[in-house]
Amino acid sequence: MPSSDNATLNKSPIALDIQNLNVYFGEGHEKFRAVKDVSISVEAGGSFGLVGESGSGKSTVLRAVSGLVTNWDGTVAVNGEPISKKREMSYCRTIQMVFQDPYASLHPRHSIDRTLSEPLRLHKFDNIDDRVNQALIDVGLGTSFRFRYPHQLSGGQRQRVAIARALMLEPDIMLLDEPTSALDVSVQAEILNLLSDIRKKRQLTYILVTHDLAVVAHMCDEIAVMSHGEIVEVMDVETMRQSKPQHEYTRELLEASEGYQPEA
Ligand SMILES: Nc1ncnc2c1ncn2[C@@H]1O[C@H](COP(=O)(O)OP(=O)(O)OP(=O)(O)O)[C@@H](O)[C@H]1O
Repeated sequence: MPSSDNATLNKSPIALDIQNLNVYFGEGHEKFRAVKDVSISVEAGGSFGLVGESGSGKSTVLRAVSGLVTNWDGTVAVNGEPISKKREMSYCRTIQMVFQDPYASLHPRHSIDRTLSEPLRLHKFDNIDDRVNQALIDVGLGTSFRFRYPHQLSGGQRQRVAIARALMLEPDIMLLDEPTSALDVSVQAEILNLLSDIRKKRQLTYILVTHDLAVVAHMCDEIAVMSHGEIVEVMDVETMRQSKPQHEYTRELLEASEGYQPEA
C-alpha cells in the first residue's frame, strides 16, 4: 500500500481529544482542582465553544492544552497523538492560542515586524519577509503596518496582529480565549467574521472560550457549558438556539446572558 494511503488511514478525524482532564492550582493543603474530569472531542475543522460563568475553569482548560499550565492529569491527544506536558516545538506550532487582551499579548516595544518574525525564526521557517507580509494581508491589515508599534494601532488592529502571529505558524488548532471581549463592540463582529473566514479557508479547528452566548451561536457548531470546573452539558448550537438545554444551569445561563438573541 502506498505510504500516502497509510497516512490517510492513520489520520484521526478528531483534531483534539481531551479525556478526564483535571487541572490543579496551589500546593499542599491549598491545592485545589480547578478543572474536574473534563472530556471534550473536537473533529478536525470543527468549532467548539466553552461557555460558563466567570471562574468556571474555561481558560484553565485552554491553558492546560496549550502547555501554559502543567499541573494536570488525564489525556490530551492532538490529531490522534497523546501529548506530553513538556511543550515540544512541533506541538507548540500545531496549537496556537489567541488571548483576550491584545494590549497585553503584544510586546509594547517590539515592532509588528519583530513580533511576527521572531516566532518564524524560532520555528525555522524560510522566506520570513514574504511570510510576514502575507500574514498582514491575510488578517486585513496590509504591509504598511509592518514597521509600526502596538501603541500606533487600535485594539482591533492589535488583535489582528495577534491572530496573524498565531496563523503564520500554520497551526491545525486555534485556542481562542475571549478573543473579542476586550474590544469595542463596533469591532467585535469584524474580528469574529475574520476568524470564521480563516477557519473555513484553512480548515482549522477552533476551541473558543467565551461568556457570550451570541458569540458561540455565531462561531461554533457545538458547545460545552462549564460550572465549578465541570462540564454540566454538551449540546449543539442548534439546540441552544432553540433554547432547549437539558440542564437547569444552562437554562439560567441562557436567561442571564445579556445580548443573546436567538435567531428566528
Ligand atoms: N494561576 C492561577 N493560580 C491559582 N488559581 C487560579 C489560577 N488561574 C485560575 N485559577 C482559578 O481557577 C479557577 C478557574 O479559573 P479560570 O480562569 O479557568 O475560569 P474562567 O471560566 O476562564 O473565568 P473567566 O471567564 O473569568 O476568565 C478559578 O477559581 C480561578 O480563581
